[in-house]
Amino acid sequence: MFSLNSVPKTTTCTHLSASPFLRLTLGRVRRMASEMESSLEASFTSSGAVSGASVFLPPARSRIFKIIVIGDSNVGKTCLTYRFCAGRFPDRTEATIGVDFRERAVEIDGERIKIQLWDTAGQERFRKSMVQHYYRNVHAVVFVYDMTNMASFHSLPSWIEECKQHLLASDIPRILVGNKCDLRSAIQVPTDLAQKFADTHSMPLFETSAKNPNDNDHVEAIFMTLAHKLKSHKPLMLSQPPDNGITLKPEPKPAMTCWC
Ligand SMILES: Nc1nc2c(ncn2[C@@H]2O[C@H](COP(=O)(O)OP(=O)(O)OP(=O)(O)O)[C@@H](O)[C@H]2O)c(=O)[nH]1
Repeated sequence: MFSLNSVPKTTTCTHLSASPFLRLTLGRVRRMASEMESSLEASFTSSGAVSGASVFLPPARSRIFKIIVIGDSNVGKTCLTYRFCAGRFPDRTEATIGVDFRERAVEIDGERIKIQLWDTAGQERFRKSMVQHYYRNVHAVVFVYDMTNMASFHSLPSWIEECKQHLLASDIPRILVGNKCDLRSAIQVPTDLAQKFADTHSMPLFETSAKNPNDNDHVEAIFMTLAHKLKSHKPLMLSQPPDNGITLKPEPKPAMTCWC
């Protein structure tokens, strides 16, 4: 069971969890992932991300951006998501089972947006039955490696391959994050090597530390940059027909999204 200092490795999403210190079975985690997906779809319905239909909208709800965080076990996915959503480094973590959800509401250009981070399990045995939930309705992907662990860097192609297999659209924003840059004397992955890899895969590279917020790229800045990019995609726009219904029209998509 969790001590009060440990990170709840099960959901931290307030509207789904009765107790943040609840230990969940994989089955329950799967059910919750489905609920999260439904709530995501509902949110986008009310905020405009549905094409074609003419609907009456409930009171305005925030747009939600679903961002999945993937990479080997122990690279610091939980700590990075916790740093962004809770504003601090967790005192203790445990291996993620299935997926954890963390959410933070931010305001960008006057619009309230919920950034929903899906902290996925790095260990194969804790993720295989959940994978399809991770990738459903995803808006952005964060690949994480541990700068002090070359093996975690070498695993990146297989994480990228997994994304491809789940048919993520090629214009879905992806970023590469090297974590634990505070451990200077233990760094194994040189920046130029990581940058080459990032360039090859057309992703921006950030080197950071979930532990020390003053090191290199700030975790806060990384996720906020991503949120700004997502917002600027403006996937759909609303127009108001005379009968007070709302017609949702897709906005023309740009031919390609540049993340460099
Ligand atoms: N020094 C340092 N340690 C970190 C940093 N981020 C995470 N850690 C440590 O790395 C270990 C693993 O962190 P987690 O966030 O649980 O890793 P994870 O990628 O979520 O692992 P799984 O849940 O198994 O996939 C923990 O002991 C953290 O305290 C960092 O920026 N600096």
